Amino acid sequence: MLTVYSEDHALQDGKAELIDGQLLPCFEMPRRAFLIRDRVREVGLGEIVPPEDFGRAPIERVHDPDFVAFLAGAWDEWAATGRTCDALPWTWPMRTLRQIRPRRIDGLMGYYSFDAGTPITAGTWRAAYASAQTALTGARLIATGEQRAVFALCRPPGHHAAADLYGGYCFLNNAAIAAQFLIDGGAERVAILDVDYHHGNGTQAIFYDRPDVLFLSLHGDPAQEFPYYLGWGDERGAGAGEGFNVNYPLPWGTGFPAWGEAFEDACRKVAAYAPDVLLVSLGVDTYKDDPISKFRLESEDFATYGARIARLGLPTLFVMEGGYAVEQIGINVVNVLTGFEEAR
Ligand SMILES: NCCCNCCCCCS
Ligand SMILES: [Zn+2]
Repeated sequence: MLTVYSEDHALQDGKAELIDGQLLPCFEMPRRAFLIRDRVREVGLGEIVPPEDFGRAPIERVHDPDFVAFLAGAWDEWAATGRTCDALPWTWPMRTLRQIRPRRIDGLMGYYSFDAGTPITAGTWRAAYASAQTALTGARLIATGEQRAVFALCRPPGHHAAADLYGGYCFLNNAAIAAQFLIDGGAERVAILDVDYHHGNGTQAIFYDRPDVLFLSLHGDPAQEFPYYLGWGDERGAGAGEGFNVNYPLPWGTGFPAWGEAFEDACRKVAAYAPDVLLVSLGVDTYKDDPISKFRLESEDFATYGARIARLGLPTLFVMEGGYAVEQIGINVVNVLTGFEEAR
């Protein structure tokens, strides 16, 4: 399996995120992608190629141009105020407040984000842009038929980012951008299967009223888990998209037996939808030792579900999302991919 990977991910190296009432070192760190890359090499998964550059247009097919312009210029606006530390929001337009776009960078960050865990740094825009190009390159390789399965080693992740919203360590929704690129290239149906521990609120929101992209997500129950405010079981899509959004909220402590049952149901729904391409938002924070997550998958479970994905027999693009048990991340990610390869 070919891997698409950009060294530019390392330009996103936040110093701190607000978590548990403190500013702590970022869990979403460059070492994550380095260890995944190293493991890809170690097992000989296949060639590793840099992304092509598709420009901003495919990004703006998913994200609002004003939001993209904000992300591209945010660090410069922050630095122009004389601050050198990472840029974090600290106030948001919640209930009773109006959604009028402010001018001041501090107001803009709150306007466009939903958490204080996603620092904007000097390198954020270049890293996020390269991450989107990484997913687009994987999508192109699948669309042209050059590859049947590709691993887009994206960092920063994307599934929490919506059309004009960043957060959850995500700025641009790599999987959504890739899905839209495939649709624009002639695909009639694309399925996105989000196996990250956290609900892909951004991906859901982007495609919620559309039947041409089926979104399915297994994740920590929003009653007890980030992102809290989306991901409930009754969210089934809206308008023409009714029935094309499937959430599987699962309780803290969920292990592979229960997780696998939901996963099997999701796979059957994907098969019934018969997409031209399957995208997998591959987060491995479902792992039992993940520091910020509460499921209990073992490393071998990742190989098991990778094989199940292969048995769908679909052109498949794996898009890297979360996973914060850093020392084990390479093993767990590549287990999915080798499990897939061995079952093809
Ligand atoms: N106390 C846990 C805070 C988690 N903060 C955001 C997590 C984003 C995961 C992206 S896959
Ligand atoms: Zn996650």
